[in-house]
Amino acid sequence: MRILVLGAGGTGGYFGGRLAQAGVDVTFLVRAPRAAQLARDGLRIRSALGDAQFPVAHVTADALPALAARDPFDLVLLSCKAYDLDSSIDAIAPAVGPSTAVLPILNGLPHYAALDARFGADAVLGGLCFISAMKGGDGEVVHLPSPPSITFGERDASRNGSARTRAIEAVCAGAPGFDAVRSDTFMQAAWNKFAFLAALAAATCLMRASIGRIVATDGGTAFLVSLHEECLAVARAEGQAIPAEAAAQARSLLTRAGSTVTASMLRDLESGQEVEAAQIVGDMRARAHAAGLALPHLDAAWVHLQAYRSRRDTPDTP
Ligand SMILES: NC(=O)C1=CN([C@@H]2O[C@H](COP(=O)(O)OP(=O)(O)OC[C@H]3O[C@@H](n4cnc5c(N)ncnc54)[C@H](OP(=O)(O)O)[C@@H]3O)[C@@H](O)[C@H]2O)C=CC1
Ligand SMILES: CC(C)(CO)C(=O)C(=O)O
Repeated sequence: MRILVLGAGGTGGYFGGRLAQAGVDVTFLVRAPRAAQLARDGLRIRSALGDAQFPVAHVTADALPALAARDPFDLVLLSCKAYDLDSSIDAIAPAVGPSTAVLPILNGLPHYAALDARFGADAVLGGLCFISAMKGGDGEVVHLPSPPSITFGERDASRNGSARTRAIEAVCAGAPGFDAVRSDTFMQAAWNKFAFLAALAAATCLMRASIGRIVATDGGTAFLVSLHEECLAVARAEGQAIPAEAAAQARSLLTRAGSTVTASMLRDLESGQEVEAAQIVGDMRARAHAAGLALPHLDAAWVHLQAYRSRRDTPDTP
């Protein structure tokens, strides 16, 4: 299987790197500064599951059409941030031929509409990942303690067990450092993660603190439980009720004393970067309002994230 990975950041660098390490035919589609880093240092991964540094194939958007025409790609793994989706779709387009599958691993749900519109729904698989990872300033991909996994599947259940999802399962099975789960109920898996993540991102960004620190406050656990309940109510209203077992597991992670877990959105916010607020917390809140649900905790988090973005875009003058 020939794979193009858009982005060699936290997720793309980690999962694409682990596949390349296993000898899978992986090419990274990157922008010029990242291309220079990869040419100079190779891909560097720092992880408790095994450090690695090795040369990787990479290409920039200008050279992609010729490369894809010469040697087409079977799979495009899309690992950009949601706010880079439009430029990323333009960048991968020359590599998406009639039998190429696109596997996004972004957080949130709105990217599916944009991908379907550009490539056709049949080309686009469902994908999500669990990991805590980031690209350091020197280009190193740093995996923070957390079990990495990718879940993928057909979004149209009538295509379950397709040759392409079985082929992805087979290539991932040989790669070190992550689990790969082929799901026959992908949209349920996507909602399970969305409901958990929206609560996690809303809480940890609003409080600028890990789960453990929030739990340790007077009222912290009740706040987290209410926020999670709000997200579960939206899932029910959307006809995607979170099964009891998944809800209980999420609740346990969201209320665990001493937990150092935060959302990747908090890391982005604290480093002054753009955040995927609209696509996660904003989208959850918009769905709630469309369903006539009142979600005061999510509303507060959304206002907070908009205020962050406003100050970031237009800093206060002294
Ligand atoms: N990091 C984490 O722990 C987790 C992240 N996620 C989700 O995964 C998704 C990706 O996040 P993450 O990997 O952290 O993001 P990063 O910012 O670390 O990596 C994204 C990469 O995409 C590249 N990129 C963006 N636009 C283009 C383009 N047009 N052409 C080429 N490259 C491009 C960026 O390149 P450049 O370096 O040039 O800017 C960047 O390196 C997000 O939706 C996030 O929410 C999900 C679970 C955990
Ligand atoms: C759920 C979690 C925390 C880990 O994958 C995540 O998706 C994120 O931090 O963005």
